[in-house]
Amino acid sequence: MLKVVISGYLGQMGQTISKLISAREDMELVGGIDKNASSYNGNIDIYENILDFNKKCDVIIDFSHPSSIDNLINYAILNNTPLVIGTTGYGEKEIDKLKEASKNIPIFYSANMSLGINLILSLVSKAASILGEDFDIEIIEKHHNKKIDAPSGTAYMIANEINKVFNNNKSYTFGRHTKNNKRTPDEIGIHAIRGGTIVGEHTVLFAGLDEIIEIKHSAYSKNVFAKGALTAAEFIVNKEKGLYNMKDMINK
Ligand SMILES: NC(=O)C1=CN([C@@H]2O[C@H](COP(=O)(O)OP(=O)(O)OC[C@H]3O[C@@H](n4cnc5c(N)ncnc54)[C@H](OP(=O)(O)O)[C@@H]3O)[C@@H](O)[C@H]2O)C=CC1
Ligand SMILES: O=C(O)C1=N[C@H](C(=O)O)C[C@H](O)C1
Repeated sequence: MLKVVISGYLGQMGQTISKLISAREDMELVGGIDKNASSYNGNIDIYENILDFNKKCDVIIDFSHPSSIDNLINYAILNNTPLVIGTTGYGEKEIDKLKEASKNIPIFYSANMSLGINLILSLVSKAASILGEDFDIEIIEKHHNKKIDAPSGTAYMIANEINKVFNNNKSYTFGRHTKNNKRTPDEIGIHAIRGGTIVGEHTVLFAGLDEIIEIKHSAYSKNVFAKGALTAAEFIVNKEKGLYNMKDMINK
């Protein structure tokens, strides 16, 4: 029985993951961590801070906010507990913290836990290498109106994957407001739209002379991310220290 703690338990992803765990016989939710723990009156042990959690757990799944990273890493290293992190909105500093911590513990990090987006990563990489410099690349992401970070972690992940094909020579242009000049070929445009309950859409546009290619992924339910997170939890518990992502899991 895999004993799981969910960080960000009271949030949308925390609740979705919790429901999937209750339906499984090989996993048990042994605790939740959330900033709003004091407002909770259900029957799960929940704490504001992971450092107050003092039972045994095999893995922590985090879908919360970048501000929780230090406590998570401190707890995980102290207790030798693997981490699955789906939180987005990290800057370079936080990514460096994950890399450093992964010298001590196994950490699985992906800004998108769906299988489909990970196929998209291969497809955009292939498209960029075939289409080359002659096509302008724009990424458009759409999410619900509760999302805090913009652009999405997935949009960055897609842009970074494309940029690798061009030896990281492309710069990122976020929206075009106030930019009263022509687009240059060395840009990847990234645009964020927020509204209603859109679960998550990512479109990559390759616009060339008289032809356009669009590669698009739409998530219709948060279950696709939650399922991926649970598969990642099963994957990471038996791993050596290190930083893992969806490619490692899919190609295992
Ligand atoms: N990798 C992936 O596949 C996916 C990633 N995500 C990412 O996961 C994260 C959570 O998404 P979602 O569930 O929609 O967001 P929610 O805001 O619904 O949930 C986050 C929860 O964490 C709480 N929280 C905030 N800061 C802390 C903290 N420092 N310690 C503990 N709890 C905290 C929030 O409280 P409060 O509301 O008061 O701030 C909230 O209850 C986001 O970064 C999102 O982009 C989402 C879906 C898929
Ligand atoms: O906040 C969300 O909801 C999502 N966030 C992730 C991101 O920022 O890429 C992944 C997914 O699209 C849903």
